[in-house]
Amino acid sequence: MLLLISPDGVEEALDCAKAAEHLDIVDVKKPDEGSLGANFPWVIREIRDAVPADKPVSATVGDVPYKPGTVAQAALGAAVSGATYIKVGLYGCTTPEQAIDVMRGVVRAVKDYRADAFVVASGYADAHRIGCVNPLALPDIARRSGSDAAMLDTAVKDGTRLFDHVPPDVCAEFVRRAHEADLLAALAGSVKVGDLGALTRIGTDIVGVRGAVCEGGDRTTGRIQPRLVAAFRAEMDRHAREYAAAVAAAS
Ligand SMILES: O=C[C@H](O)COP(=O)(O)O
Repeated sequence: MLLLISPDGVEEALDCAKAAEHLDIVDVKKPDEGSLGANFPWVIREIRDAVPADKPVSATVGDVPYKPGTVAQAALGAAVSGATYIKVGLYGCTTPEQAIDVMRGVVRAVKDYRADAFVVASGYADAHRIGCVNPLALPDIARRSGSDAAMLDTAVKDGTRLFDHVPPDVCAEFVRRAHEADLLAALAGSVKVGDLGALTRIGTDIVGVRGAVCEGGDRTTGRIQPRLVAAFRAEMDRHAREYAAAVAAAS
């Protein structure tokens, strides 16, 4: 499982750089503009320069409206600024068809510019609270649009978590559908260390966190701490080892 960490700006990205050996992807966002709030192009560029070259930089394009042209242009902006993972939060899409429309535009805009860019179609575990597409529709939306990964995060950061809205057995179905479509499955949403066992067992490819590696567990007032990133990674590795041993023992 890959670890994606979301700093809110250049200073926190420098803290991520200190913990670079423990994480896999640095994800630029602007949390005060929403769960997948987009940051400025120059911030993406500065963060790209600040983190080791072998760590991919991801950028969120925002909690986007159903405006395929606008979103495609914004996604290209993120790619031009140095992000190789482009994440789109399909906030304003109320049907799978709308979501596919948006993601097709993003895939074309980004991959015409950089063929090896990695496009992530993100829905929301708490979709019922905001009226957007159902979480289990995301793998098919990602597949039909030519995206590389399907993701879930939470839209409302009020302390409720991924598993409060989409329990582990439904997340397992999400991962199964993503893998069946040859996509990576990414899960986030106030994930805590205690969720890592379940996320490992269901085959999650990428786990995204912010709050869990911020001081006091607070994604808004706390700042990312390199020691918390290291501790989170250690727990991920422990679960991976234990799960591999259990699978080997059962076979
Ligand atoms: O992409 C991952 C998100 O930034 C997760 O943030 P969170 O763990 O605070 O919900």
